[in-house]
Amino acid sequence: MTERIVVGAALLHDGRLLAARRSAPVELAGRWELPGGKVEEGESPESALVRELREELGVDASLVERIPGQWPLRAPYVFQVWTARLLPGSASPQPLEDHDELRWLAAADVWDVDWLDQDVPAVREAAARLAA
Ligand SMILES: Nc1nc2c([nH]c(=O)n2[C@H]2C[C@H](O)[C@@H](COP(=O)(O)OP(=O)(O)OP(=O)(O)O)O2)c(=O)[nH]1
Repeated sequence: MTERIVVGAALLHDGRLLAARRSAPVELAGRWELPGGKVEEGESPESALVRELREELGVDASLVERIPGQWPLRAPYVFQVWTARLLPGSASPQPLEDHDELRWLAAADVWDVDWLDQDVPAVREAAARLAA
């Protein structure tokens, strides 16, 4: 089966990482993730991620760097993650779609939320950037 990419953002601001709590589907609802979504046909992963951040959170963000590696999700999806920052003048993130709560986590608090199991390796990498 052809691999399909889900992109996620480690959105960093004032030394904190944004976590988003999923509101759907039922098997993922209540668990925390990095905001993002599926790359559409003909779209680059980077532009998909900027689009998803605008749609889901209402923010204007720029990607900083790809976190090396990719992590398996439910087949055929794999998860790729970029660090990202809010552009000057961007609105603050709001849970507009897919999420019912957002939380900015300092390095010491990153493991306070119930991340999706499959996100844990990516979050560990993102958290290392936060502490750096
Ligand atoms: N966005 C996101 N999705 C994740 C993460 N971890 C994880 O397992 N997933 C799964 C959940 C979904 O099955 C899939 C991404 O779907 P999505 O619902 O966010 O994608 P989308 O916005 O493009 O929505 P749609 O086209 O399915 O309506 O990847 C994560 O950290 N972020």
